[in-house]
Amino acid sequence: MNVLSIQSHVAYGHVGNASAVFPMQRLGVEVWAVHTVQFSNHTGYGAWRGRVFDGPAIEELVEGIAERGVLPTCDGVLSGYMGSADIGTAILRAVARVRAANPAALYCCDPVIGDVGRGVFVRPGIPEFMRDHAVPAADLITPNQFELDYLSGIEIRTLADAKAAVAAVQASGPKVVLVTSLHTEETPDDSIDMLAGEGGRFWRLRTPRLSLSVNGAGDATAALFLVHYARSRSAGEALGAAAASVFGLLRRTAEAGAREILTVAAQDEFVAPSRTFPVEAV
Ligand SMILES: Nc1ncnc2c1ncn2[C@@H]1O[C@H](COP(=O)(O)OP(=O)(O)O)[C@@H](O)[C@H]1O
Ligand SMILES: Cc1ncc(COP(=O)(O)O)c(C=O)c1O
Ligand SMILES: [Mg+2]
Repeated sequence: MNVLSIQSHVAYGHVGNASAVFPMQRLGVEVWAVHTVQFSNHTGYGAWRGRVFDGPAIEELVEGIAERGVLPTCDGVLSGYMGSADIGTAILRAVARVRAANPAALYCCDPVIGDVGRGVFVRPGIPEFMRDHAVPAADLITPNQFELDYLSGIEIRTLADAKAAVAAVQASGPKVVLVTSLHTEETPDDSIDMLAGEGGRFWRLRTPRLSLSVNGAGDATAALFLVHYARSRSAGEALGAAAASVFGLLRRTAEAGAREILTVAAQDEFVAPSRTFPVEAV
């Protein structure tokens, strides 16, 4: 399996491609990594250095890959943190080129906009670009609860609200939705839910809430979900596999008290998660 992964990169730590690429490789996937930004570290530190690339820079790399004649062998495109709307347009052009070469390829868009604690952390114009262009073009999306609220225009309080919000975004295009870090009125305080929706069916998975707050977990989640979905063609199965790996990764990170997720030290969790959780039809 070959995945074109177009997202941010950091030199130090693990968000964006620095979180997503290695788990996919560990699962035997060839990853063609194109970086939308190259920063010293993730923006959660409040300070960072580095550059945001631009649309032409992304298109140039995709053109070079196309010149190798390999686009027909591309099974999926994964996008995340975009940097600018101009980069977003280049990503959607790449998706169109891949689909023209391989109509079966899947586009998984992680609509990185913000989260509940921090609010919006991307540049102006990106939230609208995600909602109006990227999400409608995707086959799979992996918003967190904050992002799903924004994309659907529904303020999610209950599981029923979450299902309605998933259905609302599905109506705009994506067949499969994975909601991460979901906390509804039905979620116990010591727990965290994920909800997957496909074809009018929904699956929920609940794990303990770990006492840590890290960046990059969502990027690894989207990558793992895409790979497992591409292999199983089942949102429920992909949910179970991705969530177990991410939980194992974060449990190890919490135990170590690390500021960055332990993508390398906890790599066995991507292949053989130490703990699995029931996937419940809801
Ligand atoms: N404190 C936590 N305890 C347990 N699992 C967590 C925790 N934080 C994140 N996760 C897991 O990682 C997944 C993705 O992280 P999330 O924070 O939702 O992504 P993002 O960084 O995109 O907002 C969540 O759905 C959850 O399964
Ligand atoms: C450069 C960059 N990419 C991606 C992300 C997304 O990380 P997360 O998986 O926590 O949403 C962040 C968040 O801080 C970031 O700074
Ligand atoms: Mg995210």
